[in-house]
Amino acid sequence: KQNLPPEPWRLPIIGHMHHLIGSLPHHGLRDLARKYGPLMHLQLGELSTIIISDPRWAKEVLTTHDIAFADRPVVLTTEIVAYQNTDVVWSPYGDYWRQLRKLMTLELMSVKKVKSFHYIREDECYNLVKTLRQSAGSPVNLSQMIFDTIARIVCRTSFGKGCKDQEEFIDIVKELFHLTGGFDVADVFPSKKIIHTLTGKRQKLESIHKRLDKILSDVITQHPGQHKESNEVESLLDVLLRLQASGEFMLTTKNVKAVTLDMFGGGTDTSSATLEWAVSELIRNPRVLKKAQTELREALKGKERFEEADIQDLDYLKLVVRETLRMHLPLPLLFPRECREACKLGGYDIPVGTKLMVNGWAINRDPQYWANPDSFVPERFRDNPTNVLGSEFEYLPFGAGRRMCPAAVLGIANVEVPLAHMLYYFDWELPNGAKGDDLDMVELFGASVQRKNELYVVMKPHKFAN
Ligand code: HEM
Repeated sequence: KQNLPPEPWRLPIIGHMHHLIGSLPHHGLRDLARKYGPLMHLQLGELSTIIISDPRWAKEVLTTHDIAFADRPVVLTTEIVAYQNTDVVWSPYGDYWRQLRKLMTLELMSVKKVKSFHYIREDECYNLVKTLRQSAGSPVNLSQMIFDTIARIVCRTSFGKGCKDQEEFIDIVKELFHLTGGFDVADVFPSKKIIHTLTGKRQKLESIHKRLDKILSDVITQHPGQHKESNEVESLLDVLLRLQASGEFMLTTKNVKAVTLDMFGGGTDTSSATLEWAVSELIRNPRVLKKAQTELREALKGKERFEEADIQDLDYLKLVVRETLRMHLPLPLLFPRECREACKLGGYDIPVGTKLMVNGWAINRDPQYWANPDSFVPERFRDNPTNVLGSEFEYLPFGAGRRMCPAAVLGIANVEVPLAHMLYYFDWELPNGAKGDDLDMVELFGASVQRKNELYVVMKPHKFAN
C-alpha cells in the first residue's frame, strides 16, 4: 500500500535485477534513471532500494534527511572482515560511530596529521621513480606499480616502520579486494545466508580475516612507543593505541584493529584507481599532459629531488586531480546507506530499512550541470568554487553529510604527490608507438572502479636542461 517512487516493471523474486544485467551498475542505473527519474525505486532481490541520480535529490537525502539515512546496510563480507562492523565505514549510526568519527576527524585525518606524513609519501614516490628509471624505455605495468606504491604509503602511514609483514599484508588486502569487488548475488538475498557458504565465499573471507588479524595482532604487540625509537612521526596505529591507553576513547583492541583496516579498505583502492585514471586521461589528452608537466618543471627548475611543500601551490596539478575525480569516481555509488527513520521524499513513502544508493558518477557527468561532461577539461574547475563537495551537490567524489569521507585530504595527497613525481621525472608514451586515442578506458566494477585492462606505459626519464 506504500506509495514508492517510480520504478520499472519487475519480476518475482529478483525484482528489478534483470534491468541491470549486461551493464556496469552505475551505467545501468543512470540509464534507468533517465526513464524513471532521478528519484527511483528498485527492488533488488530482497532489498528495497532508492536510487538518487541528480544533485537536487542528493542534497535532500544527504542534508535535509541526513540523519534518516545515516545507517549502513549490514553485509556479510564486512561483518566478517570488519570485526562485526565495528569500523568507521560500516558501523551503525549511534554513539559508538560518533566516537570513532570524532577520533578520525580530530586525531587521525586532521590536515596537520596528514601533512606530518609527507616524508613517507616523498620516500615511497622516490622509490617508484627509481624503479621506473630501472625499466626506462620498456613498457611497465603502471597499474601494478601504482597500487603497490599507494599500499606501501598507506601501510607506513598506518604502522610506521613496525610491520615486518608489510608485503604479505598488502597481498592479503589485494586478495580481499579481489574477492569482495563487484556484484554479489548473495548480498541482495541477506536472509539466505546459506548462499555464501555454498559458494565458499564465507570460508574464504574467514580465512582472509584470520590472516589479517594475525598480522595486526603481531604489529600491535610489537608496537608501543616504536616511533620514538625510530624518530618517526606517530603512526595512525600509535595514535589509536595511545588514545586507548589514556582511556580518552573507549576502544577495545578489536576496535583498534577494525579502524586500522579502514585505512586500507578506504584508502588503498580509491587512491590507486584515481591515480591510474589520471595517468590514462593525461595520455589521452596530450595538451593537458604537456601543460601539467610544464607547470611542474617550471616551478621546480630542474631540482634533483623535490618535496611535497614545493608542489603545494601548483594549481594545474590540483585541477587535473579534481577533474579525474569528477569523471572517474572510484566509488561511483558512494557507500550504501540505509533508512533508519521512515520519511517522505517528494511525497513518496520511504520506509525504515530501505537502502539508499546515490549515483555520484551520474551526477558528476550530468550535462545539465557540466558542459561536455565526458571530456577531460581540468580548466573547468579554474573559476569554479566547487571543492570536494559541490556547492549544489553536482560534485560528490567523497560523498556528503554526516557519513562523508573523513579522509579527503589524505586521499588527495596520496594521488597528487605520486602523480607529480611521474609527471616531473618522466616523459610518457604508450608501447609500440600507440597514440593516446588508442588507449581503452574500459572500467571494471570492483571494490572501486578501476581500469579493466592494466595500464602499460613507457616512461622515459626527462632530460632537464642545465
Ligand atoms: C581518492 C580517495 C578517496 C575517495 C574518492 C573516497 C571516497 C569516499 C566516499 C564516496 C565515501 C562514502 C561517503 C558517503 O557515504 O557519503 C567514503 C567514506 C569513507 N572513507 Fe573515503 N575516500 C578516499 C580515501 C579515503 C582514505 C585515504 C581513507 C582512510 C584513511 C578513507 C576512509 C573513509 C571512511 C572511514 C569512510 C566512512 C565514513 C563514515 O561512514 O562515517 N577514505 N570515502
